[in-house]
Amino acid sequence: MSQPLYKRVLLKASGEALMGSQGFGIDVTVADRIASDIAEAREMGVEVGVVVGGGNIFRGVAVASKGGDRVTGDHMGMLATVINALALATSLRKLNIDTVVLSAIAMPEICESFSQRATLYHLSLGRVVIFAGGTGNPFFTTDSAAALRAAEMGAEAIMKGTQVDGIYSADPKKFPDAERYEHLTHSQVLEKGLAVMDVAAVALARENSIPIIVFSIHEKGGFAQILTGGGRKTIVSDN
Ligand SMILES: Nc1ncnc2c1ncn2[C@@H]1O[C@H](COP(=O)(O)OP(=O)(O)O)[C@@H](O)[C@H]1O
Ligand SMILES: O=c1ccn([C@@H]2O[C@H](COP(=O)(O)OP(=O)(O)O)[C@@H](O)[C@H]2O)c(=O)[nH]1
Repeated sequence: MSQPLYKRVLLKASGEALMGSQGFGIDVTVADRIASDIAEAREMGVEVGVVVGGGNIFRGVAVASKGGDRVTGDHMGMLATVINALALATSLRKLNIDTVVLSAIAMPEICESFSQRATLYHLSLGRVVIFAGGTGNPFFTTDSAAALRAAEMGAEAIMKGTQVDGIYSADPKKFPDAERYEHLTHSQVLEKGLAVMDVAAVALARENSIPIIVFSIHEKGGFAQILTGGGRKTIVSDN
């Protein structure tokens, strides 16, 4: 097995990816596959924190666009991420991967609450830590939560596992001729307005000098490949 380039990483797992071809909710086979990719990383000795999205169930902007209250919509979106976190934890435990869910919104009957101290403790015991509830605040996204938790856990990189295999000159779903970048700086992502991750997330990663690697979460074994320096991806870093 190739040697990993990182000791500790934060995986941002797209909520939308979890629905598979269903169009809504959680496809357990997809959750199981993402869990097996995380298990591979653990087998390589990489410490893994995971932020899960919620877009497969709910996005706050959907409420606001129909004249509803954005904050309530965002609360619903954050609860959606908790549902996804529990599903992914279940898939990981089926593989005997010790996993804990830490939520930004206290719900002690369901899972532990987030704290940096709890995070470092569970990581030191070799557990996968799944961060649920985003940042705990409306008007943010789980990409921002990923940048925040990566800084708090001392991650060497944010691995954004998403629908596309990197950052392109334009949204590749709308512009099939768009070209994929191999490498960009955080500032270039912001200056060029490349919308694969929101501005707050990229700015926070830049501030803390945390590289971001964008890759496709749909590829089985893709996460392990990225961790060992292979695979199709875009690397966003300071230099
Ligand atoms: N320049 C770009 N390069 C790559 N993807 C882009 C770009 N602009 C927009 N996108 C879109 O961003 C999406 C990923 O962002 P997002 O919807 O936040 O995903 P996630 O569910 O992983 O958080 C991709 O599916 C892609 O269609
Ligand atoms: O810190 C956060 C993270 C998420 N959300 C809400 O939760 C939804 C789901 O998260 P996201 O859209 O980031 O999920 P993904 O795109 O990864 O599926 C968002 O649309 C927001 O409504 C929020 O309010 N604050």
